[in-house]
Amino acid sequence: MSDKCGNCDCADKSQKKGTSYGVVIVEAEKSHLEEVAAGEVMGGLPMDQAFVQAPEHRAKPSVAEADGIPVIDLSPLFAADGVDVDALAAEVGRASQDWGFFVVVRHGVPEEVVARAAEAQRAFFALPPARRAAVARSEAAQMGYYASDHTQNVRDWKEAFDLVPTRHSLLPPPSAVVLDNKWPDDLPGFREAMEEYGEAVEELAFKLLELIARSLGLRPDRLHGFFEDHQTTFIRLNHYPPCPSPDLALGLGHHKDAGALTVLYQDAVGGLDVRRRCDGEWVRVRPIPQSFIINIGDIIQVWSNDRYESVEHRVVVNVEKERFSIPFFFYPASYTMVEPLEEVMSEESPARYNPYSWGEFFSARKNGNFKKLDVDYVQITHFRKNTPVHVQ
Ligand SMILES: O=C(O)CCC(=O)C(=O)O
Ligand SMILES: [Fe+2]
Repeated sequence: MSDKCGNCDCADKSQKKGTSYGVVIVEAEKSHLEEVAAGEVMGGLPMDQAFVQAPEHRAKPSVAEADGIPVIDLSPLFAADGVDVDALAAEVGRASQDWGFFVVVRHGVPEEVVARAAEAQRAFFALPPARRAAVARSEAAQMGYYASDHTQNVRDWKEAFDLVPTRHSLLPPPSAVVLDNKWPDDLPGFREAMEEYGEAVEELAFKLLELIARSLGLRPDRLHGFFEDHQTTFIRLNHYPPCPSPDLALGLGHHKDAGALTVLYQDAVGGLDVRRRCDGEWVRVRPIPQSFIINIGDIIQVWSNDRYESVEHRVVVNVEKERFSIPFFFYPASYTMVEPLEEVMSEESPARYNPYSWGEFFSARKNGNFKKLDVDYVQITHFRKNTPVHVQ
């Protein structure tokens, strides 16, 4: 039997063409999500079992809106001299410590740049399945379209398109992962909108990095060097179609982001839940027009030696509305060794992590995307001091 998926050229053997596990059936007029939503493929079950979350992970019908998530106005960064950037950095530091999440407004990314990217995103997901499948990602070339992601081994109710914003990267040997873009044919303005968006958001990401460095008492440009060459940053266009059973499935299962920072655009629908640090409750991030949601990723958790924590989050879907979001995953160069920064350690606070190679971590995660794993994939907890290291 071929070790390829039955629907595209990924290696997910669980995908059998034409069954309820089908993902993108090239000749079909509907995607699998559309078929499941239409109740066409489940043999009378309320939901394709691949999407069903364990009871403890399912969304409750109502969830508190997280009023407490800090909203930070970044306009002091663009003001004339004399403005107290340290006060702003302190605000970012408090938010990073207390929540691991915050919202930024007046952030300097032009409204029309975001609008053009959001419009191009909608146009892409409105293409017929065959045209989306024409730019499907594969194990060897991992940018492009897919509708078969699993988080914690349960299938997510979403489809997505990944692209690198400004450059093409090749992860170092032994990995053969190429981060090279696939652009859909005949979708005028798509590529331009994404490149323009990537450039503008990268500028914001560098400013945030600077504020985080300041908040840790470091030189403002202390972290820049990690992102100068061979950055592995990528952008993901997420589309969460309406779901017939939002009580059973999630748009995206609970997880933490592995990179340094995530800069997230979400539309007005809402559905992002964050695990509140003070009590472990899931709380919804209210959509605010012209804002970005920022979260601390695992790498900053390690660099800061646990002063800041990467926090769990998930996406809840709903029966009526589709939802769109665009995370920008700010990732360092593949050759970065991630370890607690010397300046944040002291005798009382020695290193809590062993160094790990970002390139290897990233490849292991990316390859894990193509398999339904029996074990948890690589995580920073594997590098905690006095715990065994599991990177392949
Ligand atoms: O869609 C969202 O709001 C969040 C997406 C997310 O957390 C991710 O892609 O890692
Ligand atoms: Fe995430």
